[in-house]
Amino acid sequence: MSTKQVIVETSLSSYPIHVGRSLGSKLLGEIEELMAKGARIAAVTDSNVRMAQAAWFDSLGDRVPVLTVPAGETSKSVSQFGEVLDFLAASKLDRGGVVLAVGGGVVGDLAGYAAASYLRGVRFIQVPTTLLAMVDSSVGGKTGINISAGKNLVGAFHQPIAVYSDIEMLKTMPPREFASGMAEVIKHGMLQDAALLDLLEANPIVGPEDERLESVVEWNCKIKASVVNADEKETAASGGRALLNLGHTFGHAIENVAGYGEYLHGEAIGVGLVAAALLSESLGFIAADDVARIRKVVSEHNLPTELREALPIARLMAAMRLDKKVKAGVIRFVIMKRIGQAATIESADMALIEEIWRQCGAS
Ligand SMILES: NC(=O)c1ccc[n+]([C@@H]2O[C@H](COP(=O)([O-])OP(=O)(O)OC[C@H]3O[C@@H](n4cnc5c(N)ncnc54)[C@H](O)[C@@H]3O)[C@@H](O)[C@H]2O)c1
Ligand SMILES: O=C(O)C(=O)C[C@@H](O)[C@H](O)[C@H](O)COP(=O)(O)O
Ligand SMILES: [Zn+2]
Repeated sequence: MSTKQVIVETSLSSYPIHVGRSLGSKLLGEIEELMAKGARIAAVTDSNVRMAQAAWFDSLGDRVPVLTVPAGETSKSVSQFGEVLDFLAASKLDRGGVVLAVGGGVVGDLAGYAAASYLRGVRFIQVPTTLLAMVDSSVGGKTGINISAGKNLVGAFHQPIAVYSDIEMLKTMPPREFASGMAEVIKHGMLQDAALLDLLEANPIVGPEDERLESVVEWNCKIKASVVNADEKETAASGGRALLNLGHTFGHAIENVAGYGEYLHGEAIGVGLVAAALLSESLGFIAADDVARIRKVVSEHNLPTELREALPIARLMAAMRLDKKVKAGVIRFVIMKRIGQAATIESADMALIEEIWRQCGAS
């Protein structure tokens, strides 16, 4: 069985992303090698993944303690973060220890942030089990949790030592969660690769049985790795890693104002991508036809293109002001100069942003 490999190279580290099918024994091999060198290993997962991957967890035996957190966005919290840290201490991880994050973006962000913080940083391996985590969150080292003021407002950049993306795992994914992952794939096409968007437009990817998934995951990892390799910590004065935030200034505000978990991350980003397209059109970069095209691709991947129920514009605007891209009080937005080429803009007319919220169903 062939395994594809994408290498992420940052200033301080380089690590492989293994993409393939039935990678369980390859991962077990790496765990055994680490343990043979004296590393203690502790795994963090969530309740759904623990059940869906019961056989693989059983194969770990008693050698690897496992913490199972409740499934869902609300686990990216300060209190759950504390529980993971207590678990790592109880598992007697020392500075040579390794944390395994086995799950979707929630587990990856939470366990990754615990690995970044515990003993001021221990190694971790990402084992993404959702489409979203395979194409996006397991790559690039952003880790963190939410606070009531905003999404991902607390966290650290901490790169994993390896990523294992086993496409077989996607077979148990609920359709709504699968669609949520496709939002980040659409985003990658919009921001950097028009050919990817063409492919999605011609033939949408709507379920885990799609045979193109292995190559699409690899393709997306390459897109994300290329952006991260150039600007790991999002410090570029313009463009750079911030481009991966296309649709997110809007999307994160929706997640926060609606209440974490009400919209899946990808659902909020679906609306956010349409909003970013509308903003790009209003600023004269793309045409109305391009916006219609984005709307169609988002909708054909079973994602919302507008809010399910009106949310208050004032609260959405307030949430946006806490976005991490804000500089000197000014919200920076990511727009498309054309499909496949994104850019950051240094300021935007707030009346225009309010109007875009209105067009997305806010009031
Ligand atoms: N760090 C980053 O760069 C980055 C990038 C994108 C998104 N994110 C974050 O990722 C999170 C969303 O990640 P997500 O969409 O993976 O959500 P998630 O982790 O909540 O997983 C989605 C659901 O699917 C279940 N699940 C996971 N794997 C499964 C499987 N193989 N079979 C059946 N069910 C399974 C989970 O239990 C959960 O209920 C958000 O918090 C978002 O902010 C982070
Ligand atoms: O990796 C990145 O950089 C991204 O922006 C990817 C996003 O899809 C992801 O949702 C990320 O967590 C957002 O980061 P944030 O810094 O805006 O919280
Ligand atoms: Zn995202």
